[in-house]
Amino acid sequence: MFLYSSTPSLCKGQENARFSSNKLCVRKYDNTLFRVSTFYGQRKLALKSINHVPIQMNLKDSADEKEQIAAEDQAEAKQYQQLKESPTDKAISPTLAKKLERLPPRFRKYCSVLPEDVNLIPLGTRATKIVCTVGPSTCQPNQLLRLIAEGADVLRLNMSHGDYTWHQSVIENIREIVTNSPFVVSVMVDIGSLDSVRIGEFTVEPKLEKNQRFVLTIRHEASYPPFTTEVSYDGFVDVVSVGDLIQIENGTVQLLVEQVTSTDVICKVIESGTLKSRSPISIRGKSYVLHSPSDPNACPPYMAGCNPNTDIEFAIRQRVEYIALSFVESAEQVNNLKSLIKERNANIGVVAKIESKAGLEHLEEIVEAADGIMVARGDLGTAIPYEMVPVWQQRIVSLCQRYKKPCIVSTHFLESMVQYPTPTRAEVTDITEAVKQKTDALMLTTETASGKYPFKALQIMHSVAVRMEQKLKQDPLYDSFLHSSTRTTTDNETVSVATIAENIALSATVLANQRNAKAILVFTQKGFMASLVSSCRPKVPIYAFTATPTSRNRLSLLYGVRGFRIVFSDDPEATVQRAIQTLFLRECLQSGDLIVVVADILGGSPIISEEEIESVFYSLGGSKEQQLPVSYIRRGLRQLGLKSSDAVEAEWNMRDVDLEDSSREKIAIAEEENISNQKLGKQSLEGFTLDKFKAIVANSSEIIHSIQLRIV
Ligand SMILES: Nc1ncnc2c1ncn2[C@@H]1O[C@H](COP(=O)(O)OP(=O)(O)O)[C@@H](O)[C@H]1O
Ligand SMILES: C=C(OP(=O)(O)O)C(=O)O
Repeated sequence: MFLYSSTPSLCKGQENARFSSNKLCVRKYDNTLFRVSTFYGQRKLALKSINHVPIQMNLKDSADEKEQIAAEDQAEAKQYQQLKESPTDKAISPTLAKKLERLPPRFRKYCSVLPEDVNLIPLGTRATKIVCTVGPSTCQPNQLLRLIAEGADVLRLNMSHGDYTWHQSVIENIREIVTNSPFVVSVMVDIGSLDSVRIGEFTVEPKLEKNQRFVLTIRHEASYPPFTTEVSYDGFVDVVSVGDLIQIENGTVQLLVEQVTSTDVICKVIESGTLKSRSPISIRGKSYVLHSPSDPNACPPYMAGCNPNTDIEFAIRQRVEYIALSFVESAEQVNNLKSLIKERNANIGVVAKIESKAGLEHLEEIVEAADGIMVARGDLGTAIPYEMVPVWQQRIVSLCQRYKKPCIVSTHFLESMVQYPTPTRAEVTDITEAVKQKTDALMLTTETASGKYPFKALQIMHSVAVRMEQKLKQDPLYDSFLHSSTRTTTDNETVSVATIAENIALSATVLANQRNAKAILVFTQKGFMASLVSSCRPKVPIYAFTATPTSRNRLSLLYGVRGFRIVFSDDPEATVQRAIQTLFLRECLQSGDLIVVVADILGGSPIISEEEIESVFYSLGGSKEQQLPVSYIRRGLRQLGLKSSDAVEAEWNMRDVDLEDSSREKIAIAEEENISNQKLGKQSLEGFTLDKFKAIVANSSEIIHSIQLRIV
């Protein structure tokens, strides 16, 4: 057992994992508390504790919530009428009260804890999204609320820091904020790779001067002499050789290896700087091979280095919107994680972090496989020469746009603001460059995780991005790229569906831009159509209406999209009217505004021949003997351009069956929790015969894609 003192700035309740191979460590908190944590790599204790972590229930998608939402909407409309008479809660300052007036009345009380100088961002102000990393500077509920209110679109949690208890409590707080406030945010859990070796913990962060000695050791002790730190990988001394260049703090601090003993690596400082606890450490031109494939604990098939029973399972159980995977080197790693997510009946996007040479070599296949990409410039800058980082940033952003996948550019945007309240002019320019490239999102790391000015950094990133976007939109050639042809895929089914959808997205964008519309409204079940419109980078905000919180939250990462949850009514016009009403309430629209609406309308009953129906049924693998599962029946309906009516779905138990569907996800969570799923709706375990398929087709309606130009 070892005793360590904790960093005072860490949040209460945060138990930090720390290096000490196979050893149990005790950490001291606030001079009184002792907490147990364990070695990063092994995570054995953490593995045990995860079993005790209550599963985060995401029951907000439940079918019977329809009624609740309808009631909430009614209450909101009523409160809106009363707005002028009693604008705000009397207890709060007039300045804050004035700001809160912009929010729907039912959320004002909850938001009254915000500080008076809060910078509430009107909806639709900024298209480029901002990802903020949460850490000691921003993890308290009020800090999280402020971050979200001031425009953070995605909150990232880095599993390389903190433990499950801390991460879980942050996620629960974020969920509570989203439920009780009008703000929408996605949670992204960043899975550190064990390929990322880290230095130890410091009570006082050491400042290294040029030419001084610094020792890296694999001895794991209670304390170390000055200018010595442990490394998290015991094989470090075998990988490193005299003459190697070691990079810490994303390469800002550089050490030249002068001597290697059986436990220590003695170095000379080449580039000076201050070291932070648990910073990643790399050796230029070398990579660590951390595990032998025969070690069953170490090397799961879907990613090198991460224990499937810990970080990934934790993220999946928390039903976060995105998992970011570090050091992705192939599409296979992404696909394997996606399969695992699917196996767990979850609906989580996989963001592949590009931060290694191998990642760049397999870039295109990774982009194609992933749901999003992160240009992790910190680690990338240690894997390739500095001057190549901007070149690759541009290439990766463009490639993502070609594949219509969201792209996050990350790290060092406002690094000086970790210490100082104003940015350097070069940093401001770096933000504008990424905005010009029309990347989906920019990411703050240390600035918001442990910096001194997290909210100011967010405000500056916001205002710089908004200013640049305004400038770009004045360019007459802004949307000239829209006239180039769209991408197709090799998968036949996708081609035909995607081509129509892509063309619709394109036309809606051209129409909105040319006619100076106020917004594009998209009705989308899983967010696909909204992502296509987003990829056209329209000049106006995209308001996407979707049925589930999961899809709504996920849209937060996409350029220009703001998601809303709505109950889809059987009458499409009623759904559109509800959406318009919501936008009036949120002051996104005013009477007389021109809008573009992208929606599917249901037409009449189709005239489809028996032969056509049979041919689709057989092409999906069905036969007289072979029945088909419901997901194939849905696919068949899509191929015929149809949507089954609600009555038919109920009659044949077609609801809650699609794995991707969030209501299915809800059943899976309920099952894990041993909650009876009767209330939630049963899935049909029976297969569908050709006769049943024919009956469903007969009771289905034709889907007509529509773009409407409307004055509200
Ligand atoms: N949960 C956390 N607890 C403590 N510190 C954190 C946490 N998350 C981030 N940080 C701090 O912010 C810095 C930048 O965050 P990030 O880029 O996510 O980490 P890293 O570069 O260490 O992988 C980290 O090096 C660490 O000092
Ligand atoms: C975002 C990055 O990754 P991490 O913070 O996990 O080191 C980066 O390297 O830029």
